[in-house]
Amino acid sequence: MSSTTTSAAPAASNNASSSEIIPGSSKDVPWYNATAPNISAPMRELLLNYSHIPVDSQVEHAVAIREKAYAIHPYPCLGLWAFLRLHLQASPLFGSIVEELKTKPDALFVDIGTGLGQEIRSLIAAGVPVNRVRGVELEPQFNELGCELFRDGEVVGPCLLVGDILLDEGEQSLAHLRGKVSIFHAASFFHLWDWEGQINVACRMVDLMQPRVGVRMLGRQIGSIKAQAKVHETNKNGQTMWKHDPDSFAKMWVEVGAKTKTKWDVKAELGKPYVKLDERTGQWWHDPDTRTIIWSIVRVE
Ligand SMILES: C[S@@+](CC[C@H](N)C(=O)[O-])C[C@H]1O[C@@H](n2cnc3c(N)ncnc32)[C@H](O)[C@@H]1O
Repeated sequence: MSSTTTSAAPAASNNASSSEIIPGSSKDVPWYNATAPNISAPMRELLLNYSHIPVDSQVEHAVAIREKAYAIHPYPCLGLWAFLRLHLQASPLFGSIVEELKTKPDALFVDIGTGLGQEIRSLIAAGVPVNRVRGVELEPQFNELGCELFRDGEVVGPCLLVGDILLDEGEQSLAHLRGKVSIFHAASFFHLWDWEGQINVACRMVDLMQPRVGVRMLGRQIGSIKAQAKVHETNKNGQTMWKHDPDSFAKMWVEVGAKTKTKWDVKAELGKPYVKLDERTGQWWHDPDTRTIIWSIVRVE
């Protein structure tokens, strides 16, 4: 992963909340795979050793949970079985994150837009105390389904918060976390918004962090070889997503830094081409420039 400088131009403003996208829950879409999942070895191990679900019933279990979750909101990460992958555990930063959460008394890891919460389970399975971890979800039923998936509601349930990163006040506001977060994780999250929306979300995340050098964030989302605004393929309302390249991602953090009086060292890199097979047509889905963008940032001022 390499440090980046900046240059791309931002898209036009569009501040609609992700909760407004994807009305309906059609399965007749490229991002719904009807074929049973091929569960990766790390997830199989987690489901076996942490959730005590025998290997030969894991697929059936995952299929049942995915169907319930997709009926609530048909996100591609559900349709494409992406929630069965453990990216955080595979990150080179995983060891230092586990260490910080185990040893620093004020450390707090927040997975924003946690979905079914697979990444926080990998931390807990690695020995991180549950009270050092929070999963935040806009959709309360995803928190419940995560507990059903991992069979750990009694232990992890209290760490799963219903909240909206966009809200300053009210029941779903995250104001109670202000100044407390030392590590933010955000997977398949920033791409829910356009450029302006992402700046807004990023500023709100900074506001929730401990006000000191050394706090960090990491994550991944849909990006592109060349940064661009794109209408959400999954959205019927014409909302756009901003697909970053590493330069535009770094530029965003310069802008967020100016607004929040902070400065961030940004590392970002593009992953492999993000091509997915549309099972209905046998065609590849997503334009050929699409990539995952994988990033981590540390506050330096
Ligand atoms: C595409 S999913 C990704 C889920 C998970 N991070 C993963 O990688 O599997 C995005 C998640 O963000 C949640 N979300 C959307 N808008 C949100 C908001 N304003 N505040 C908190 N969570 C939000 C959605 O409910 C959804 O579960």
